[in-house]
Amino acid sequence: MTKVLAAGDRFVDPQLFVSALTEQAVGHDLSFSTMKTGWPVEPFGPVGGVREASGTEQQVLEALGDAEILATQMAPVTADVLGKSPNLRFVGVARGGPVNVDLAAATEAGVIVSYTPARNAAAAAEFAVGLILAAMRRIADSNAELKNGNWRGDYYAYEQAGLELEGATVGLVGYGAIGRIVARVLSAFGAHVLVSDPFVGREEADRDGVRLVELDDLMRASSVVSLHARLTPETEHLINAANLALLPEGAVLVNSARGGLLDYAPLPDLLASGRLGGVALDVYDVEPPPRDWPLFDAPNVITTPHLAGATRRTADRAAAIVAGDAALFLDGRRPRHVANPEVLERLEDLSP
Ligand SMILES: NC(=O)C1=CN([C@@H]2O[C@H](COP(=O)(O)OP(=O)(O)OC[C@H]3O[C@@H](n4cnc5c(N)ncnc54)[C@H](O)[C@@H]3O)[C@@H](O)[C@H]2O)C=CC1
Ligand SMILES: O=C(O)C(=O)COP(=O)(O)O
Repeated sequence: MTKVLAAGDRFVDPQLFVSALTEQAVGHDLSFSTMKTGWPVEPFGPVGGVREASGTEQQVLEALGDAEILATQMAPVTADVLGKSPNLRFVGVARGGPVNVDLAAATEAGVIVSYTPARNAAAAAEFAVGLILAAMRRIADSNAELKNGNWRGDYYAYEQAGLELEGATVGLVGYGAIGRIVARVLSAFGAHVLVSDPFVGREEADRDGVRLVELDDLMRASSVVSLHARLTPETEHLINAANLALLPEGAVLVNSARGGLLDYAPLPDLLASGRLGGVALDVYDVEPPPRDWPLFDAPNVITTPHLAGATRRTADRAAAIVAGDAALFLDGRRPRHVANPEVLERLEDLSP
Protein backbone atom coordinates (compact mmCIF):
# COMPACT_ATOMS: atom_id res chain seq x y z
CA MET A 1 0.00 0.00 0.00
CA THR A 2 1.48 3.37 -1.04
CA LYS A 3 0.30 6.41 0.86
CA VAL A 4 -0.42 9.52 -1.18
CA LEU A 5 -1.27 13.03 -0.02
CA ALA A 6 -3.32 14.93 -2.59
CA ALA A 7 -2.94 18.57 -1.59
CA GLY A 8 -5.29 20.85 -3.47
CA ASP A 9 -5.58 24.60 -3.42
CA ARG A 10 -7.69 27.37 -4.90
CA PHE A 11 -7.28 25.93 -8.38
CA VAL A 12 -6.52 22.20 -8.46
CA ASP A 13 -8.97 20.31 -6.28
CA PRO A 14 -7.41 17.34 -4.41
CA GLN A 15 -10.04 15.08 -5.92
CA LEU A 16 -8.63 15.73 -9.41
CA PHE A 17 -5.30 14.27 -8.27
CA VAL A 18 -7.05 11.32 -6.63
CA SER A 19 -9.04 10.50 -9.79
CA ALA A 20 -6.07 10.94 -12.13
CA LEU A 21 -3.77 8.78 -9.98
CA THR A 22 -6.40 6.09 -9.55
CA GLU A 23 -6.81 5.99 -13.32
CA GLN A 24 -3.10 5.98 -14.20
CA ALA A 25 -1.39 4.03 -11.41
CA VAL A 26 -2.85 0.75 -12.63
CA GLY A 27 -1.96 -2.25 -10.47
CA HIS A 28 -0.78 -0.16 -7.51
CA ASP A 29 -2.55 -0.20 -4.18
CA LEU A 30 -2.85 3.45 -3.17
CA SER A 31 -4.27 4.98 -0.03
CA PHE A 32 -5.14 8.67 -0.27
CA SER A 33 -5.41 11.47 2.20
CA THR A 34 -6.34 14.96 1.07
CA MET A 35 -5.85 18.54 2.20
CA LYS A 36 -7.03 21.79 0.70
CA THR A 37 -5.57 25.26 1.13
CA GLY A 38 -6.59 28.47 -0.61
CA TRP A 39 -5.68 32.11 -0.26
CA PRO A 40 -3.53 33.73 0.77
CA VAL A 41 -0.75 32.64 -1.52
CA GLU A 42 2.56 33.99 -0.28
CA PRO A 43 3.80 35.47 -3.57
CA PHE A 44 7.50 35.98 -3.10
CA GLY A 45 8.05 34.04 0.09
CA PRO A 46 9.90 33.44 2.09
CA VAL A 47 7.96 30.46 3.42
CA GLY A 48 11.04 28.55 4.51
CA GLY A 49 12.89 29.85 1.45
CA VAL A 50 10.32 28.76 -1.15
CA ARG A 51 8.04 31.00 -3.22
CA GLU A 52 4.34 31.21 -4.05
CA ALA A 53 3.20 28.78 -1.42
CA SER A 54 -0.30 28.27 -0.10
CA GLY A 55 -0.74 26.80 3.37
CA THR A 56 1.79 26.44 6.15
CA GLU A 57 4.59 23.94 6.70
CA GLN A 58 2.74 22.72 9.80
CA GLN A 59 -0.43 22.02 7.79
CA VAL A 60 1.55 20.10 5.19
CA LEU A 61 3.45 18.06 7.77
CA GLU A 62 0.28 17.11 9.61
CA ALA A 63 -1.48 16.06 6.42
CA LEU A 64 1.57 14.30 4.99
CA GLY A 65 2.24 11.94 7.90
CA ASP A 66 4.21 9.01 6.46
CA ALA A 67 3.02 9.43 2.85
CA GLU A 68 5.48 8.49 0.08
CA ILE A 69 3.90 10.62 -2.62
CA LEU A 70 2.75 14.23 -2.49
CA ALA A 71 0.70 15.67 -5.34
CA THR A 72 0.23 19.42 -5.05
CA GLN A 73 0.18 22.77 -6.80
CA MET A 74 1.35 25.14 -4.09
CA ALA A 75 2.04 23.40 -0.78
CA PRO A 76 5.32 24.68 0.74
CA VAL A 77 7.82 21.82 0.42
CA THR A 78 10.62 23.38 2.43
CA ALA A 79 13.84 21.90 3.81
CA ASP A 80 12.03 21.59 7.14
CA VAL A 81 9.08 19.68 5.62
CA LEU A 82 11.48 17.41 3.71
CA GLY A 83 13.64 16.86 6.81
CA LYS A 84 10.62 15.78 8.86
CA SER A 85 9.16 13.50 6.17
CA PRO A 86 11.63 10.61 5.77
CA ASN A 87 9.10 8.47 3.89
CA LEU A 88 8.49 11.05 1.17
CA ARG A 89 9.98 9.93 -2.15
CA PHE A 90 8.08 11.74 -4.90
CA VAL A 91 6.61 15.25 -5.09
CA GLY A 92 4.50 16.07 -8.15
CA VAL A 93 3.99 19.82 -8.54
CA ALA A 94 1.19 21.02 -10.81
CA ARG A 95 3.07 24.19 -11.80
CA GLY A 96 5.15 25.60 -14.65
CA GLY A 97 8.13 25.67 -12.27
CA PRO A 98 8.35 24.00 -8.83
CA VAL A 99 8.91 27.33 -7.04
CA ASN A 100 7.19 26.11 -3.88
CA VAL A 101 9.73 23.31 -3.44
CA ASP A 102 13.24 23.67 -2.02
CA LEU A 103 14.77 21.78 -4.92
CA ALA A 104 18.28 21.55 -3.44
CA ALA A 105 16.90 20.10 -0.21
CA ALA A 106 14.72 17.64 -2.16
CA THR A 107 17.70 16.49 -4.20
CA GLU A 108 19.76 16.13 -1.06
CA ALA A 109 16.98 14.04 0.49
CA GLY A 110 16.69 11.85 -2.62
CA VAL A 111 13.14 13.04 -3.34
CA ILE A 112 12.11 13.22 -7.00
CA VAL A 113 10.36 16.47 -7.91
CA SER A 114 8.27 16.50 -11.05
CA TYR A 115 6.37 19.48 -12.47
CA THR A 116 4.02 20.34 -15.34
CA PRO A 117 5.61 22.63 -17.94
CA ALA A 118 3.13 24.18 -20.39
CA ARG A 119 0.05 22.62 -18.79
CA ASN A 120 -1.62 26.03 -18.93
CA ALA A 121 0.18 27.60 -21.88
CA ALA A 122 -2.86 27.70 -24.18
CA ALA A 123 -5.09 29.05 -21.42
CA ALA A 124 -2.64 31.77 -20.40
CA ALA A 125 -1.79 32.73 -23.99
CA GLU A 126 -5.44 33.04 -24.98
CA PHE A 127 -6.10 35.21 -21.94
CA ALA A 128 -3.11 37.44 -22.72
CA VAL A 129 -4.38 37.99 -26.26
CA GLY A 130 -7.79 38.84 -24.77
CA LEU A 131 -6.19 41.44 -22.50
CA ILE A 132 -4.21 42.90 -25.40
CA LEU A 133 -7.35 43.29 -27.52
CA ALA A 134 -9.40 44.61 -24.60
CA ALA A 135 -6.83 47.30 -23.82
CA MET A 136 -6.23 48.27 -27.46
CA ARG A 137 -9.96 48.72 -28.09
CA ARG A 138 -11.15 49.80 -24.59
CA ILE A 139 -13.48 46.79 -24.45
CA ALA A 140 -13.43 46.52 -20.66
CA ASP A 141 -13.60 50.25 -19.91
CA SER A 142 -16.42 50.96 -22.32
CA ASN A 143 -18.36 47.93 -21.08
CA ALA A 144 -18.13 49.16 -17.49
CA GLU A 145 -19.07 52.69 -18.47
CA LEU A 146 -22.07 51.73 -20.58
CA LYS A 147 -23.40 49.64 -17.69
CA ASN A 148 -23.18 52.85 -15.64
CA GLY A 149 -25.28 54.68 -18.24
CA ASN A 150 -22.32 56.36 -19.94
CA TRP A 151 -22.31 56.00 -23.76
CA ARG A 152 -18.82 57.42 -24.33
CA GLY A 153 -19.03 59.20 -27.67
CA ASP A 154 -15.58 60.66 -27.16
CA TYR A 155 -14.07 57.19 -27.68
CA TYR A 156 -14.78 57.76 -31.40
CA ALA A 157 -12.63 60.91 -31.40
CA TYR A 158 -9.40 60.55 -33.36
CA GLU A 159 -7.19 61.16 -30.28
CA GLN A 160 -9.01 58.50 -28.25
CA ALA A 161 -9.59 55.96 -31.05
CA GLY A 162 -8.21 52.44 -30.66
CA LEU A 163 -5.13 50.67 -31.99
CA GLU A 164 -5.16 47.75 -34.43
CA LEU A 165 -3.05 44.62 -34.30
CA GLU A 166 -2.77 44.39 -38.08
CA GLY A 167 0.45 46.15 -38.96
CA ALA A 168 1.29 46.95 -35.33
CA THR A 169 4.62 46.11 -33.73
CA VAL A 170 4.13 43.99 -30.62
CA GLY A 171 6.94 43.21 -28.19
CA LEU A 172 6.94 40.00 -26.16
CA VAL A 173 9.25 39.95 -23.14
CA GLY A 174 9.86 36.23 -22.63
CA TYR A 175 9.49 33.66 -25.40
CA GLY A 176 8.72 30.44 -23.58
CA ALA A 177 5.67 28.17 -23.73
CA ILE A 178 3.16 31.03 -23.45
CA GLY A 179 5.07 33.71 -25.37
CA ARG A 180 5.35 31.37 -28.37
CA ILE A 181 1.60 30.81 -28.60
CA VAL A 182 0.90 34.52 -28.18
CA ALA A 183 3.38 35.22 -31.01
CA ARG A 184 1.64 32.77 -33.34
CA VAL A 185 -1.78 34.27 -32.66
CA LEU A 186 -0.59 37.87 -33.02
CA SER A 187 1.23 37.02 -36.27
CA ALA A 188 -2.05 35.64 -37.60
CA PHE A 189 -3.60 39.06 -36.88
CA GLY A 190 -0.86 40.61 -39.05
CA ALA A 191 1.23 42.06 -36.22
CA HIS A 192 5.04 42.26 -36.40
CA VAL A 193 6.32 40.38 -33.38
CA LEU A 194 9.52 41.38 -31.58
CA VAL A 195 10.89 39.13 -28.87
CA SER A 196 13.33 39.71 -26.04
CA ASP A 197 14.57 36.56 -24.31
CA PRO A 198 18.23 35.92 -23.46
CA PHE A 199 17.73 32.15 -23.69
CA VAL A 200 16.34 32.07 -27.22
CA GLY A 201 18.56 31.73 -30.28
CA ARG A 202 18.31 33.76 -33.47
CA GLU A 203 17.80 30.61 -35.54
CA GLU A 204 14.74 29.69 -33.51
CA ALA A 205 13.32 33.22 -33.82
CA ASP A 206 13.93 33.25 -37.60
CA ARG A 207 12.22 29.88 -37.94
CA ASP A 208 9.16 31.21 -36.08
CA GLY A 209 9.04 34.48 -38.03
CA VAL A 210 9.65 36.71 -34.99
CA ARG A 211 12.51 39.21 -34.50
CA LEU A 212 14.85 38.70 -31.57
CA VAL A 213 15.97 42.09 -30.17
CA GLU A 214 17.44 43.63 -27.02
CA LEU A 215 14.88 44.71 -24.42
CA ASP A 216 15.48 48.44 -24.88
CA ASP A 217 15.03 48.16 -28.65
CA LEU A 218 11.81 46.23 -28.09
CA MET A 219 10.52 48.98 -25.79
CA ARG A 220 11.38 51.71 -28.31
CA ALA A 221 9.63 50.01 -31.20
CA SER A 222 6.51 48.36 -29.74
CA SER A 223 3.05 49.90 -29.54
CA VAL A 224 2.04 46.89 -27.43
CA VAL A 225 4.30 45.11 -24.91
CA SER A 226 3.23 41.87 -23.22
CA LEU A 227 5.24 40.16 -20.48
CA HIS A 228 5.80 36.38 -20.57
CA ALA A 229 9.04 35.81 -18.64
CA ARG A 230 9.40 33.83 -15.44
CA LEU A 231 10.11 35.74 -12.26
CA THR A 232 13.66 35.11 -11.03
CA PRO A 233 16.08 37.31 -9.09
CA GLU A 234 17.40 38.42 -12.51
CA THR A 235 13.98 39.39 -13.91
CA GLU A 236 12.63 41.26 -10.88
CA HIS A 237 11.56 44.76 -12.04
CA LEU A 238 12.84 43.94 -15.53
CA ILE A 239 10.30 46.51 -16.72
CA ASN A 240 10.83 49.77 -14.86
CA ALA A 241 10.68 53.57 -15.14
CA ALA A 242 13.85 53.68 -17.25
CA ASN A 243 12.69 51.36 -20.03
CA LEU A 244 8.98 52.33 -19.80
CA ALA A 245 10.14 55.84 -20.77
CA LEU A 246 11.33 54.39 -24.11
CA LEU A 247 7.83 53.28 -25.19
CA PRO A 248 6.14 55.12 -28.05
CA GLU A 249 3.40 57.57 -27.01
CA GLY A 250 0.10 55.78 -26.27
CA ALA A 251 1.59 52.26 -26.04
CA VAL A 252 -0.30 49.44 -24.32
CA LEU A 253 1.35 47.34 -21.61
CA VAL A 254 0.07 43.92 -20.56
CA ASN A 255 1.30 41.82 -17.62
CA SER A 256 -0.25 38.40 -17.17
CA ALA A 257 3.03 36.76 -16.10
CA ARG A 258 4.19 37.81 -12.63
CA GLY A 259 3.76 41.04 -10.66
CA GLY A 260 7.42 41.13 -9.67
CA LEU A 261 8.52 41.54 -13.31
CA LEU A 262 7.11 45.07 -13.41
CA ASP A 263 7.64 48.14 -11.25
CA TYR A 264 4.04 49.39 -10.89
CA ALA A 265 4.99 52.69 -9.23
CA PRO A 266 5.55 54.74 -12.44
CA LEU A 267 2.36 53.51 -14.17
CA PRO A 268 -0.22 56.03 -12.83
CA ASP A 269 1.84 59.02 -14.06
CA LEU A 270 2.58 57.36 -17.40
CA LEU A 271 -1.15 56.74 -17.92
CA ALA A 272 -2.13 60.25 -16.81
CA SER A 273 0.37 61.82 -19.22
CA GLY A 274 -0.81 59.59 -22.09
CA ARG A 275 2.60 58.02 -22.62
CA LEU A 276 0.83 54.78 -21.83
CA GLY A 277 -2.50 54.44 -23.63
CA GLY A 278 -3.63 51.46 -21.63
CA VAL A 279 -2.51 48.81 -19.16
CA ALA A 280 -3.98 45.34 -18.67
CA LEU A 281 -2.99 43.35 -15.61
CA ASP A 282 -3.73 39.88 -14.33
CA VAL A 283 -0.93 39.81 -11.73
CA TYR A 284 0.24 42.24 -9.04
CA ASP A 285 3.13 42.88 -6.69
CA VAL A 286 0.67 42.21 -3.84
CA GLU A 287 -2.27 39.87 -4.54
CA PRO A 288 -4.94 41.04 -4.16
CA PRO A 289 -3.91 44.70 -4.47
CA PRO A 290 -5.32 47.03 -1.79
CA ARG A 291 -8.70 48.68 -2.42
CA ASP A 292 -7.07 52.12 -2.64
CA TRP A 293 -4.48 51.04 -5.22
CA PRO A 294 -3.93 54.09 -7.49
CA LEU A 295 -4.16 52.02 -10.70
CA PHE A 296 -7.80 51.12 -9.99
CA ASP A 297 -8.70 54.77 -10.73
CA ALA A 298 -6.34 55.34 -13.65
CA PRO A 299 -7.70 55.60 -17.22
CA ASN A 300 -7.92 52.47 -19.42
CA VAL A 301 -6.58 50.06 -16.85
CA ILE A 302 -7.94 46.52 -17.00
CA THR A 303 -7.51 44.36 -13.91
CA THR A 304 -8.34 40.68 -13.55
CA PRO A 305 -7.69 38.50 -10.46
CA HIS A 306 -4.80 36.22 -11.58
CA LEU A 307 -7.05 34.25 -13.87
CA ALA A 308 -5.00 33.73 -17.02
CA GLY A 309 -4.19 30.07 -16.49
CA ALA A 310 -7.48 29.13 -14.90
CA THR A 311 -9.39 26.86 -17.24
CA ARG A 312 -10.85 23.45 -16.48
CA ARG A 313 -8.52 21.96 -19.05
CA THR A 314 -5.49 23.39 -17.21
CA ALA A 315 -6.57 21.78 -13.95
CA ASP A 316 -7.35 18.45 -15.66
CA ARG A 317 -4.06 18.45 -17.55
CA ALA A 318 -2.09 19.38 -14.43
CA ALA A 319 -3.56 16.48 -12.46
CA ALA A 320 -3.08 14.08 -15.38
CA ILE A 321 0.59 15.04 -15.91
CA VAL A 322 1.40 14.75 -12.19
CA ALA A 323 -0.42 11.39 -12.04
CA GLY A 324 1.39 10.14 -15.16
CA ASP A 325 4.77 10.90 -13.62
CA ALA A 326 3.77 9.46 -10.25
CA ALA A 327 2.63 6.28 -12.03
CA LEU A 328 6.00 6.00 -13.82
CA PHE A 329 7.74 6.46 -10.47
CA LEU A 330 5.59 3.72 -8.93
CA ASP A 331 6.47 1.42 -11.83
CA GLY A 332 10.17 2.05 -11.12
CA ARG A 333 10.53 4.00 -14.38
CA ARG A 334 11.75 7.53 -15.05
CA PRO A 335 9.06 10.17 -14.72
CA ARG A 336 8.92 12.46 -17.78
CA HIS A 337 9.05 15.94 -16.22
CA VAL A 338 11.67 15.78 -13.49
CA ALA A 339 12.95 19.12 -12.12
CA ASN A 340 15.94 17.56 -10.32
CA PRO A 341 17.18 14.84 -12.73
CA GLU A 342 20.42 14.46 -10.77
CA VAL A 343 18.44 12.61 -8.10
CA LEU A 344 17.52 9.88 -10.61
CA GLU A 345 21.15 8.85 -10.97
CA ARG A 346 21.14 7.88 -7.30
CA LEU A 347 17.97 5.83 -7.51
CA GLU A 348 19.00 2.46 -8.82
CA ASP A 349 15.52 1.03 -9.18
CA LEU A 350 14.57 3.59 -11.85
CA SER A 351 15.51 2.07 -15.18
CA PRO A 352 16.78 4.63 -17.76
N1 LIG B 1 -1.47 34.74 -14.77
C1 LIG B 1 -1.47 33.43 -14.76
O1 LIG B 1 -2.44 32.82 -14.32
C2 LIG B 1 -0.33 32.68 -15.31
C3 LIG B 1 0.93 33.20 -15.31
N2 LIG B 1 1.98 32.48 -15.79
C4 LIG B 1 3.30 33.11 -15.83
O2 LIG B 1 3.61 33.39 -17.20
C5 LIG B 1 5.03 33.40 -17.38
C6 LIG B 1 5.44 32.56 -18.58
O3 LIG B 1 5.12 31.21 -18.35
P1 LIG B 1 5.65 30.07 -19.34
O4 LIG B 1 5.62 30.56 -20.74
O5 LIG B 1 4.93 28.82 -18.98
O6 LIG B 1 7.14 29.98 -18.84
P2 LIG B 1 8.41 29.38 -19.61
O7 LIG B 1 9.35 28.95 -18.54
O8 LIG B 1 8.02 28.40 -20.66
O9 LIG B 1 9.00 30.67 -20.35
C7 LIG B 1 9.56 31.74 -19.66
C8 LIG B 1 10.55 32.41 -20.59
O10 LIG B 1 11.13 33.53 -19.90
C9 LIG B 1 12.42 33.65 -20.43
N3 LIG B 1 13.29 34.58 -19.70
C10 LIG B 1 14.11 34.33 -18.66
N4 LIG B 1 14.79 35.46 -18.34
C11 LIG B 1 14.36 36.42 -19.18
C12 LIG B 1 14.69 37.79 -19.35
N5 LIG B 1 15.60 38.40 -18.58
N6 LIG B 1 14.06 38.49 -20.33
C13 LIG B 1 13.15 37.90 -21.11
N7 LIG B 1 12.82 36.59 -21.01
C14 LIG B 1 13.40 35.88 -20.05
C15 LIG B 1 12.94 32.21 -20.44
O11 LIG B 1 14.06 32.07 -21.29
C16 LIG B 1 11.72 31.49 -20.99
O12 LIG B 1 11.78 31.37 -22.39
C17 LIG B 1 5.60 32.92 -16.04
O13 LIG B 1 5.95 34.07 -15.29
C18 LIG B 1 4.45 32.22 -15.37
O14 LIG B 1 4.61 32.22 -13.98
C19 LIG B 1 1.81 31.24 -16.33
C20 LIG B 1 0.58 30.70 -16.38
C21 LIG B 1 -0.60 31.34 -15.84
O1 LIG C 1 -1.58 28.74 -11.79
C1 LIG C 1 -1.37 29.95 -11.71
O2 LIG C 1 -2.08 30.73 -11.10
C2 LIG C 1 -0.24 30.50 -12.39
O3 LIG C 1 -0.02 31.66 -12.39
C3 LIG C 1 0.62 29.52 -13.06
O4 LIG C 1 1.93 29.86 -13.00
P1 LIG C 1 3.00 28.70 -13.05
O5 LIG C 1 3.11 28.28 -14.48
O6 LIG C 1 2.51 27.61 -12.18
O7 LIG C 1 4.23 29.37 -12.55
